Amino acid sequence: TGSTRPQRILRAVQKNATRGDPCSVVKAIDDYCRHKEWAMNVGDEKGCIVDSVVSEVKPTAVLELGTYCAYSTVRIASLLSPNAKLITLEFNSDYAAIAREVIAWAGLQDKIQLVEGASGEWIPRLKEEFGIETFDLIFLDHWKDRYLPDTKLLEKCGLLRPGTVLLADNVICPGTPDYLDYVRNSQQYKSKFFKSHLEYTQEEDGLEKSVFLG
Ligand SMILES: O=C(NCCCOCn1ccc2cnccc21)c1cc(-c2ccc(F)cc2)cc(O)c1O
Ligand SMILES: [Mg+2]
Repeated sequence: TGSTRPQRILRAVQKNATRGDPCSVVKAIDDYCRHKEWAMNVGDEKGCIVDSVVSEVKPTAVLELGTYCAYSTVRIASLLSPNAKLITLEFNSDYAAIAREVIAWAGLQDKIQLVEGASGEWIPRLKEEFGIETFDLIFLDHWKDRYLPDTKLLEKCGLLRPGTVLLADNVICPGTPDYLDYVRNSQQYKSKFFKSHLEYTQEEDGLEKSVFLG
């Protein structure tokens, strides 16, 4: 049996990136997925928008929903301050295993906590299991039909504070219409759309940045 796409992405990182150099890991994945085979990383174009939001928010507590091969995990964590932490949640254990190797290659294992499981099960446990009060930044990049229910669950669990930023990938492609409708029409959020393209393609996509107002 052949290798999987995540395994081939990890191999490209180990071949082309320098251990302990997160930027070279990000570049190795982008080069592979642009020139060899597409994969659902946030990618370089939308990645620059993610970078600018992270740099503006300067978060010390970050939650990522959807790790995949840890491309955005590494990209975000590389911008965090020394005491900041990122928790990333991945449902698929094969993806999680590859992600751990990519995170280790980048040398970011001390900043990143990878949790395997479903958002609906884990969000209610984050405060107790990880001593989290509230998150400063949440990156939504998991099942598109879970963005809205999980946002409501995060509210219910008291994991948002006035000023918490939700940054959502793929709000155009594949699309998250119910989530967009909610954050754009709720009095509890100030929302802004960043037009971009689906990773490594010319297809329309974008990120939605929504500030929780409390
Ligand atoms: O599907 C996508 N991502 C989600 C993966 C599963 O996530 C499952 N998952 C991860 C944690 C987690 C926690 N709880 C439940 C489910 C949980 C995704 C898909 C596309 C895409 C765009 C066009 C296409 F033609 C085909 C695919 C692009 C993206 O950027 C994406 O992010
Ligand atoms: Mg995505």
